[in-house]
Amino acid sequence: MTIDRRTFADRPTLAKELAEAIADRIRTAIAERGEAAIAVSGGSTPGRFFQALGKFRGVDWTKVVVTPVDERWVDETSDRSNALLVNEKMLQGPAAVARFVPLYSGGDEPTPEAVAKTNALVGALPKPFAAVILGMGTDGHTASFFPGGDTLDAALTAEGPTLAIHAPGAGEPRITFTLPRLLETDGLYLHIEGEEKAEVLEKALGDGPVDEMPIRAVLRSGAPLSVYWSP
Ligand SMILES: O=C(O)[C@H](O)[C@@H](O)[C@H](O)[C@H](O)COP(=O)(O)O
Repeated sequence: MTIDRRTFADRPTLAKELAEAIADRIRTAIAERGEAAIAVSGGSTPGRFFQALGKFRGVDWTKVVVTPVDERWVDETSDRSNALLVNEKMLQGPAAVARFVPLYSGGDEPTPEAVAKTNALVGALPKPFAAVILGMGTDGHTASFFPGGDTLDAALTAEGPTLAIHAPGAGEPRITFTLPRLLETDGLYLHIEGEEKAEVLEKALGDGPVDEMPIRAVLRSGAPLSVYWSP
């Protein structure tokens, strides 16, 4: 089985352990390649983990690049912005000197021109990622791979590196790294909390179509995946 499931007693413990695992990935990538890029999820789950990771002093943060796995098409003044979340929670203290690469590139819509601008920026990121940390919604989405997404098939198969996606459950238009680009990583993690998400994961691990629960594309990719869960 390529899926390694880790259960923690509570959310603060999970945040600390996940931060240690990611800090290790960052240090290893810097030792091997001179720099480390990590891609992180937004939403309500990762705040505590971001705070724990950003406090690490044993990491040379000047050699670290952070980017979101996906972004709502809003600027950094919006409380829906993943960039804002990362900046406020992670890129403080020791981690404040890390470089942040945003996916939002301006305007009201992720037009082809805007996405091309983002792709030019993220195309220059170090490869592979040192770590990619995914979240999961209770509808079975991950990154912005939403059920009913207008570009879902391409998001799961195209090289990208990013593309625009609109979906009924997404709120704003979104931009997301494609799955093939996210799988170019030293370490792939899924961070989920609470009983409801444990049940959603069980269902996703069962049979059923990918477009119903797009997280299945990750679970069935064959890529080694560490699932971090706590009640
Ligand atoms: O920006 C985002 O919305 C995401 O990156 C998304 O894929 C997130 O990880 C899940 O929606 C889980 O979100 P919660 O942590 O809020 O449940």
